[in-house]
Amino acid sequence: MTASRNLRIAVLGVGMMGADHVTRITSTISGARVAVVNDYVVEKAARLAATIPGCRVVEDPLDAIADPDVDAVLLATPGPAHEKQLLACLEHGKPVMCEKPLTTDVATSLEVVAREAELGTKLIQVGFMRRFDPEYRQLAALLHSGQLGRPLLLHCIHRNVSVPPHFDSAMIVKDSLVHEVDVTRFLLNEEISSVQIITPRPNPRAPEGLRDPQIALFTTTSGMHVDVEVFVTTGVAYEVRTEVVGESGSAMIGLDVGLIRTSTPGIRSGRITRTFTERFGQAYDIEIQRWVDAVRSGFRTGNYIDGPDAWDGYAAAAVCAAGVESLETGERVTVEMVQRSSIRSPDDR
Ligand SMILES: NC(=O)c1ccc[n+]([C@@H]2O[C@H](COP(=O)([O-])OP(=O)(O)OC[C@H]3O[C@@H](n4cnc5c(N)ncnc54)[C@H](O)[C@@H]3O)[C@@H](O)[C@H]2O)c1
Ligand SMILES: O[C@H]1[C@H](O)[C@@H](O)[C@H](O)[C@@H](O)[C@H]1O
Repeated sequence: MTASRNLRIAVLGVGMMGADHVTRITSTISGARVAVVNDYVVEKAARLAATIPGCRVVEDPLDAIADPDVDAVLLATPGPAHEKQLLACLEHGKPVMCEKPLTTDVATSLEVVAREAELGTKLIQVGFMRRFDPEYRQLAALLHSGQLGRPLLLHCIHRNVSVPPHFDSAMIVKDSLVHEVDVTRFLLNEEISSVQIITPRPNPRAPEGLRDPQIALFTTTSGMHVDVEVFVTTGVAYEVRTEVVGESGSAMIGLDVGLIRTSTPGIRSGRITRTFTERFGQAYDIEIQRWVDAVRSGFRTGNYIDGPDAWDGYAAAAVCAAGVESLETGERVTVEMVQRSSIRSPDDR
């Protein structure tokens, strides 16, 4: 493509997240347009395409990826569809923004990482949007400036109002806890070496059999401790809080919207977001704008991403796999990962 033309994006999967990204690209993002939409439910894609000038439906996702009039792909299909669609993007040399998770298991994530490395060009960015959230960036900047001293502890809270009916206990790890895995790696700049998940008495409002809430404990390679509460059926609000405790101070994000307890008089209360699209709307905007800018300049520079890469997706999958194992036994499980240096591009050989 030429530098002056808008990036032509194919959005695959136009459910909740994909439709939100289509609106974002069409109304907020500069330098790009949605040229193609695709969905397993064709009528859904057709209804959306009809609202966007110059947008077509392509019925087969692999045809949408291969389409010569598509410059880049945004994958917002469910996790199990990602592997095949990512490999197709690599085969056709198409830059791709893949909503988390990269894939739903470690082996396929590693295969994607290895295939991309064989190309010698990074084409895959993973949608860990919190890295673009202004509050998280502020926390990271403070921590990395050394003003908190060396970090010792990280405390995280991740609460959702509700989850779709198909959500099971392992999905709480792979779809929800995965964000805290990435935040931990992003803030602390090191890998997670072991995971333990314990499950207290379940919330009576949770669907039968759903082990919710869950408490995850991570240990990092340098011996730091991270604890996470994931609670996805609160029925109340979308609450994401992170606190870093360092040797010379601590800092917390996620509180500026106030605590909510509207039913009890006399308790401090305030506005709080109900959904992730509300809480992280700005993060998604920044994430997609920076990706579009990176891809457009990438056709000149060969660098098509500006954010978490396929390795970050693989590392998260490895931690989540250990988490799912721990969910079964309650024991601490060591995270099994290959060395990053073992992933070699043709230039390294
Ligand atoms: N970053 C975030 O905060 C965030 C938030 C929500 C969802 N997500 C991720 O976004 C992705 C989509 O989630 P969602 O909540 O929008 O799901 P969704 O179920 O609302 O939408 C998925 C859409 O993909 C379609 N689809 C299913 N299989 C397909 C296939 N093989 N090819 C093409 N289309 C297919 C479905 O018909 C549906 O319209 C998931 O990977 C999810 O983890 C990320
Ligand atoms: O897919 C969603 C999304 O990733 C949200 O950011 C997270 O809070 C939810 O728990 C998860 O189900």
